Amino acid sequence: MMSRLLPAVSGRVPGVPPTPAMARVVGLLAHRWFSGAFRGPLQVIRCPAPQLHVSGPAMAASQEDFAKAMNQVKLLKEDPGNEVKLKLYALYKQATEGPCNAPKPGMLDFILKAKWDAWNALGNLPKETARQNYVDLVSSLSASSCSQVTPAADKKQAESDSLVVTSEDGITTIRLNRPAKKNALTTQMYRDIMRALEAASEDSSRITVLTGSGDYYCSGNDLSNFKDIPPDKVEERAQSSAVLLRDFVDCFIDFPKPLIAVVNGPAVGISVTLLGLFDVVYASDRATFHTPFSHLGQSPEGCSSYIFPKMMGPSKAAEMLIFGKKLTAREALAQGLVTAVFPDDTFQKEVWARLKAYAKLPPNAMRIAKRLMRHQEKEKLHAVNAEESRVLAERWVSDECITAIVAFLSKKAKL
Ligand SMILES: CCCCC/C=C/C(=O)SCCNC(=O)CCNC(=O)[C@H](O)C(C)(C)COP(=O)(O)OP(=O)(O)OC[C@H]1O[C@@H](n2cnc3c(N)ncnc32)[C@H](O)[C@@H]1OP(=O)(O)O
Repeated sequence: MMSRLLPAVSGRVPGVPPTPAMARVVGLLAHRWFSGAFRGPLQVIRCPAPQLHVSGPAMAASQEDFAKAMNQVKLLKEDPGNEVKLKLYALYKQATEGPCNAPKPGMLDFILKAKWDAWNALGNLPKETARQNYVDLVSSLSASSCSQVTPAADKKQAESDSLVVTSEDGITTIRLNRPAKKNALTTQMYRDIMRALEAASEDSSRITVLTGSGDYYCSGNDLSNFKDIPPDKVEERAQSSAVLLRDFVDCFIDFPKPLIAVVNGPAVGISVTLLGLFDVVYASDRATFHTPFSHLGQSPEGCSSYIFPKMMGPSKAAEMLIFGKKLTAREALAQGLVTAVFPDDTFQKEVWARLKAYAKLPPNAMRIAKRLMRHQEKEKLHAVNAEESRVLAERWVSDECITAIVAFLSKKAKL
């Protein structure tokens, strides 16, 4: 595709070498055009992606993604070059107006002709596919543009008491950091993780890791989140928590880069269910995987009610999600929930060596592979997440749940 566009940019007739004079004129005009001196429809050109030839509405980006991509183009740190700008222009026109029906400009009108050729070359490419390709191209440009940030500026992105976010060697690491509370997730931590994921999706890192500090990976939702709610606010709090949960899980569903869980120890509740939305899960042989939802009068979340039965079969999923069976790391590996298990004493060394090597791979190729693997299911996952969140809001105000939480908070019960 790139080479098919080259003649359009140079103003050449394919197969006929340009004369030096023609090349000079084209170069000058192209410079004016692309440097903004040209006032015309190109001013609205926004970056796109190489033609991926992934077609059909199933791959279509939303209007919102498209609008975001148009804004992203303005933030590019590097000029993407004329060839790419032509692609962006063509895809923008195709996405917004459909196939090129404009009259062909004259041979000497080099710039208009280059633009026309680029647009016309898209033929009958559906608007939705053009939109998706535009979004992909912008995303690939943003990634490579971002990766030129200086390492020093890139090293540390955020730090708070309960969440530590660092970025190094192409890896953004989001570390749960409440070891004294087994890394239980407070309401603030859900919000901070969402923010960290959003930042990681746009920073220069190539892969993103979630892990825990201390002996636990995470003990799930902090049950103190349910403390001190005035009786007349219980329903309202359940509804707002359901919205938080839905938004939180949506961030994982939509996360565009490879996402890796480094499960350093036991995992409970939502920290287990979310694993189905990670691309790779590495576990220490000390890790366990526990989803005691029925014990707590609650119900599964994190899209596990859909992903787990598909992943491990309905009856193994039922043992976990209905009966709260705790899996060892090896059992979780056998069920496909975990990618690989490492001895605890070499866990960190082996995992990080592997991740550092992965983080050297071309970022766009990794993102595209992830999108291709995940895209078909996205809509379904959002629907599952919305339904699970709605049902949980009902469970949180049920007698079964309130009794279980009171028992834990009054230290009468533990898992
Ligand atoms: C808005 C989004 C909602 C998302 C919905 C999510 C649902 C879930 O995640 S359900 C799962 C909820 N998690 C639990 O039920 C776990 C509760 N914790 C325990 O059962 C135990 O603490 C343990 C098995 C995880 C660890 O036991 P142990 O090794 O004996 O350690 P301690 O119990 O002494 O824990 C140390 C310290 O940490 C506190 N803590 C641990 N987990 C939680 C938690 N999930 N919520 C609140 N607090 C937790 C524990 O109470 C101890 O505190 P101190 O007594 O003050 O030292």
